[in-house]
Amino acid sequence: MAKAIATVCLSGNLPDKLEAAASAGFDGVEIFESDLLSYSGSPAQVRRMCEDLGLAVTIYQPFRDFEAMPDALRARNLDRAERKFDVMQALGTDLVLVCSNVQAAAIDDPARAAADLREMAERAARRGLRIGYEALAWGRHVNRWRQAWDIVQRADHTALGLIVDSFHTLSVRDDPAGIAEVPGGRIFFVQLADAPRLDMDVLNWSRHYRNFPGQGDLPVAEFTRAVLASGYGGPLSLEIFNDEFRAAPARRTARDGLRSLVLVESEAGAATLPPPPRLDGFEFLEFAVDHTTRGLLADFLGTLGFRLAGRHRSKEVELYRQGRINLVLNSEPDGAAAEHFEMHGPSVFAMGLRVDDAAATLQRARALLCATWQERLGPGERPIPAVRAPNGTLVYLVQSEPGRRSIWEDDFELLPPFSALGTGEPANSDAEPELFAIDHVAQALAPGQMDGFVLFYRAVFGLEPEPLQELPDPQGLVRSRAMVSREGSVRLPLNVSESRQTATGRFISAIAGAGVHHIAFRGADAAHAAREAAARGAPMLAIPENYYDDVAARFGLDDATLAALQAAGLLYDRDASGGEFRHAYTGAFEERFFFEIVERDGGYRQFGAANAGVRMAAQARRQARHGQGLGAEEL
Ligand SMILES: O=C(O)c1ccc(O)c(O)c1
Ligand SMILES: [Mg+2]
Repeated sequence: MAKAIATVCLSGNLPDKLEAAASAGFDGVEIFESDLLSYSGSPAQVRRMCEDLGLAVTIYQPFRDFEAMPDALRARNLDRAERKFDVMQALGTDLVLVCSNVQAAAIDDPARAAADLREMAERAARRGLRIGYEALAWGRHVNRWRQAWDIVQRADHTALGLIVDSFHTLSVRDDPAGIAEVPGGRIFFVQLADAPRLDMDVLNWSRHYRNFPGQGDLPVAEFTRAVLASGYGGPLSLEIFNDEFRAAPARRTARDGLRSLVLVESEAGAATLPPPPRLDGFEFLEFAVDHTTRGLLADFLGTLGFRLAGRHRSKEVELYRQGRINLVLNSEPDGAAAEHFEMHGPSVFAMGLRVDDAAATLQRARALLCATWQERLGPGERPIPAVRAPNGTLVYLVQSEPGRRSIWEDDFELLPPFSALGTGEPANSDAEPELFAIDHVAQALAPGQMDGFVLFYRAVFGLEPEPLQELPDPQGLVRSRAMVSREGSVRLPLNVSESRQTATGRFISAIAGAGVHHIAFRGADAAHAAREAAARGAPMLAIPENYYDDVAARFGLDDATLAALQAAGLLYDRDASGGEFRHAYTGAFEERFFFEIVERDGGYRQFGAANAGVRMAAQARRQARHGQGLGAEEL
């Protein structure tokens, strides 16, 4: 189906918006009146610009407060309409959106509204133009799509049709199913918007918090399915009022917008995409380092029980391993890692996910407008395709093939005892590794990036967002939302903070952008793993006495349990069904990312959000001491 976007979704002046829409690949735009009024070029120039960019002007909007006004205002409103018809003709569009009247003076009379709209449609028809009528959720008397449809039917004019907007229907929990019964030709235009569920008045919710389909909590795919069942064959158009979108780079927003439409179209059954992959956890994380930081990071990982397991056959790349955890340290002087290191310093630049079908996932990613990547190969090396995440880091698609050698055997010279293991199965010198899997990988994002990352992981990998958490850092609030795969093997918390002084904000400054902020490793016995790590010199975060008083009171822990937690420096959480979480954090590597040791018992699925405040305060204390040139010992 044709895809359009309203200029109000995008930042910049009108030419910026149009160029962004065209560069993303939209077929058309909704010209918002305020964008035209504040632009210095004529409507005819806007029309030429759109023609040059290959964009159709699908609609001009909005025309407000027209129908069912007292007699004195009726003639003036019809005059006003004629003036806008002139603008439409100069713009080269035949359709205008009339949104339902919000004025206190509006008369509660559908017959009157129908008569007025009929007169407007009659005048439009004389010029070959059409009117679409949309119910705003906060319209004075008309605020449901069914009321608008009733009025359109009463007016009974071929130049008057219905416009539906998913936000106005879904925000007020109105049922979209009936839209399927409207003859498709009578629906003149369809606008799509999602939004997070917020407990606030619908007008402010609509004007500030809408987002693209797939970024919020509304059933936009179900709405779209009903619309398509009507036989509607016009464009699907995005209409997002969002404070962050107004400030974000227009091209990025436009690309996300088109990605959301491709996704919702497939979810509604109107187009087919290869399915999202079945995921089986993280196969590896790869760090971009230079020689110096490679040594420092290797030492840090050593304190957590990782050991050098192999060296790449043709590149300056080392593999560190424990259990099923593979950590790759890449100091190859050219290639994607070096490029990343130049820009960001030592940081995670790629993650490998185990997928059931790498080729299908790659195809899905491309259909969803994602850039893909293939690293240069040495002789005999295995090609592993990758998708670029919104911050430019790579997500490698690792397809395990039973009976085939692992990627590690193909590309690495493995060292004993790891070389003895054929298939990349749990491999350590100990039978029982302290840490056996990557539990979750948390990323810090700059303000305004959350929605784009949520959409990327949801669309390409089928991850689902968990509810938003608000975490108190001593220097500001951190908002956190975890993207989790259905079977729970891939967990990606995403953190955003407006403040530059929070742990999240400091990270963004340190690496000049969004990236992996912390990596959690799972073990069967977190207390043992944390104690061993500390004994090997890992810089574990100190937890205040007050925390243990509180946790004992909150969960009614017995003395022995409490003492065991405290001795290992563990934090503790328990969910409603008795699932337990024990975890401990290291200080940051080079003031950047840090590690976490976690133990999950009894089906615990979250991340210990209740303890985030204590963790961030401990990090802030450590940071302050470092700022004063004091070492960890003085903490
Ligand atoms: O917020 C508004 O006024 C407004 C205007 C036009 C629309 O199509 C809409 O959905 C909302
Ligand atoms: Mg609308």
